[in-house]
Amino acid sequence: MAVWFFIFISISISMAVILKLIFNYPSQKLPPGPRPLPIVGNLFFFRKSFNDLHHILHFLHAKFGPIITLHFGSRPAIFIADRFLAHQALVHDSVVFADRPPALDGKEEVFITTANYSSTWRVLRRNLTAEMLHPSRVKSYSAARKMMLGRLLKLLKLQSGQSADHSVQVMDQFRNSMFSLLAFMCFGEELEDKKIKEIADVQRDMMRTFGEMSTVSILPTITMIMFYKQGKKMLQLQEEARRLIIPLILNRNKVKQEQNNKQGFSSYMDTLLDVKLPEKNRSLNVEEILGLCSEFLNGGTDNTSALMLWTMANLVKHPDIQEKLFEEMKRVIGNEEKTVEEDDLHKIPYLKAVVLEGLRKHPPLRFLLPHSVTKDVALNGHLIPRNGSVNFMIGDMGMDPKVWEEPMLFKPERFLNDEEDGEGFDITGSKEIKMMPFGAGRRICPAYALAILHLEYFVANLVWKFEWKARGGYDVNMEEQHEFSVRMKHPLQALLYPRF
Ligand code: HEM
Repeated sequence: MAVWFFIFISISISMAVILKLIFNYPSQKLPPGPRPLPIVGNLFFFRKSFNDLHHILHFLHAKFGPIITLHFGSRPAIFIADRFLAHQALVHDSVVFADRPPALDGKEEVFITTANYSSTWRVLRRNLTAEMLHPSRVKSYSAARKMMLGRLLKLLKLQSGQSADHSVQVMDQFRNSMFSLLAFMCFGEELEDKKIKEIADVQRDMMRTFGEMSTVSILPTITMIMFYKQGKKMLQLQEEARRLIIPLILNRNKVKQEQNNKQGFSSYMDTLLDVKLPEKNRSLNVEEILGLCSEFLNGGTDNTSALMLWTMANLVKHPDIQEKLFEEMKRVIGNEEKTVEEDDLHKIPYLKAVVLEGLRKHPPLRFLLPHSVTKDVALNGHLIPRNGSVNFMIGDMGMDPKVWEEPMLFKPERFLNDEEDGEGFDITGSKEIKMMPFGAGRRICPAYALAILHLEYFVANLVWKFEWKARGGYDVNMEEQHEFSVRMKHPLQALLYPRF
């Protein structure tokens, strides 16, 4: 009798759990979405490839509206495609939406990008913005920018001269220049080329491996299982990064102490050696400094160089736009054989328009990094739960035909009206979000002004020094490839003719 009673109770409880899973999950208050199956949730949508994520989301948004919920494992994932809802969440309710979901493996790591909304995040972010991104600090690196640009222009001239038809594949050169510049800001010294290349290779492989897993950083439970192989490779790459970068940190620390902290010039690594974590009441350890340096190098290299390539590809595809930009620069610079200086950039509104149009049409990230809320909150009448991730679709906002006329066309002129009203285009989206390549609100990319400076300075000089043409008979192929950032599937190969 006792055994039968026990079996009866067990079956009843199991049935109740299954019925609850089928009929009651998700809670009705969550944003709408496809009905999840018990245990696997909405995983079957991604049975072919996770790279299809944004195509599938388009389809689901068309069916369920601008804010939807998908279920993967225990955490609901909310996706927001509407700019007004994004503004409400990221700007009006910025404090509540400023959190990040917990790490996949539950470990609490010390990065700015993944830190939850805490005093640790505040201290790290303030260190980066005040010590490295303050306009006076950015200016102090102008000589380094000039040096890296000079090297890039020299290399391109050499390579275009060596090839019979002047054709050059520029992707690696753009990436290397950006990486060398960021490495100089990060380590405070010019490392030898071999070392830079070793570090750059490891960082790139880490980004690629992470990119393979990143689409599903929104789907935490399964990521660890499905991407076991990539996880293992990531550990090896982290070990390699340790071997290369930790000696640099130790050496820098030694020099700093020998000079009794009196050196005039400080690198990102130097500033990190001085950071104290308030919650833990201690300085950063070597592993944490390594992680933050990697974050700095990766954040600054891939996105900026991918966007530089997209912008140049558009200028090759549209020679009339390239010519207009060159003519505008001629008006400001004259006919001299000099480089465009940083102080000249603000005098060339069309240059800013070209860079903004590149950011609108080719934002390097399809989604913001996953956000989460500090407490259960309502958005547009829906529940956004504390335990979920909130994902904002960047690409869709820049392509909204209600905001952008003929959004598929590359038309920098659309940004010139903003110049006329004297205020310029608000890339931070604080008043209104029309596009948000850098995000908006508290978690906005802290380096957006630096990134725009790098883009304007390099694009201006690339066009000033060379005429860029498509290879005879070839159109520029604008197909996309989704790695960590959206890059050109067929990297630009252009004919470069020195102008002077
Ligand atoms: C064209 C270049 C760049 C683009 C398009 C870009 C874009 C973004 C985006 C979309 C985010 C996520 C915002 C969010 O989750 O709400 C972000 C965060 C971040 N970016 Fe950038 N970024 C660029 C360059 C850089 C550079 C040059 C650095 C550093 C030198 C950098 C450092 C960071 C950091 C540390 C965060 C995390 C902020 C936080 O969580 O508080 N980025 N960036």
